[in-house]
Amino acid sequence: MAGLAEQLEFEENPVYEQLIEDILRDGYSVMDNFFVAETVVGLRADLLNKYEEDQFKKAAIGNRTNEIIKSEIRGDFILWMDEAKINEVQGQFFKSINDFSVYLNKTCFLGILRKEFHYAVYPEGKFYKRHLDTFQNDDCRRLSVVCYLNEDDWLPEHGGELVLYLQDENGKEFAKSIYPMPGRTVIFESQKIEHEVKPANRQRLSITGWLKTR
Ligand SMILES: O=C(O)CCC(=O)C(=O)O
Ligand SMILES: [Fe+2]
Repeated sequence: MAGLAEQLEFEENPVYEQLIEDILRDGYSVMDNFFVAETVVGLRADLLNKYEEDQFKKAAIGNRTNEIIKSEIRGDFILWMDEAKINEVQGQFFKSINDFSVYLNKTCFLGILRKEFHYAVYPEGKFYKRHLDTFQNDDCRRLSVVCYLNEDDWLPEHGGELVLYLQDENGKEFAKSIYPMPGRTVIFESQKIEHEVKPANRQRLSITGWLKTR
């Protein structure tokens, strides 16, 4: 029978190790190579297809059974993904997410058992005011994951930055802006980091989700 140590065997992955180190130190990590470029391009095409087919709906606040639409808080449109009915490119996406979750469980004992993801489109000028992801009455959310699917000619001056509200060593708050460059992936602690999405001067595309316990 395999010993306990063997059950925890894994091959060290430098990208995941960097992510974990960042999250333990700062509560967040920004990666430009978490998903391969082909997956990002495929997801963008899939998102735009489904958006054109009118499959998105206005995002609400509150949990999934108690939804209220408040445009003064968030103005994006979303489409939840169903892992049971995914296509090829969504499959590539979930394979990376699942690999990473297994790695986290083996190396950090995070106990990630569930996940949920949606595509998001922020039309020009739309935003999401400062919030904590657990305010959606979901305290099982451990890590928030956002991957930007913007067009390749996206520039920082197009706006749409994600602003994380962090604390320095003296407990003083400071803001960290992260620009939604295509393929960039941001992972942060859902229960700790308040954040907001600033308006962009063109349509802003992403895939967002949560790795959850229990
Ligand atoms: O798109 C982003 O940068 C963050 C989105 C977000 O905060 C959310 O959907 O809860
Ligand atoms: Fe959020």
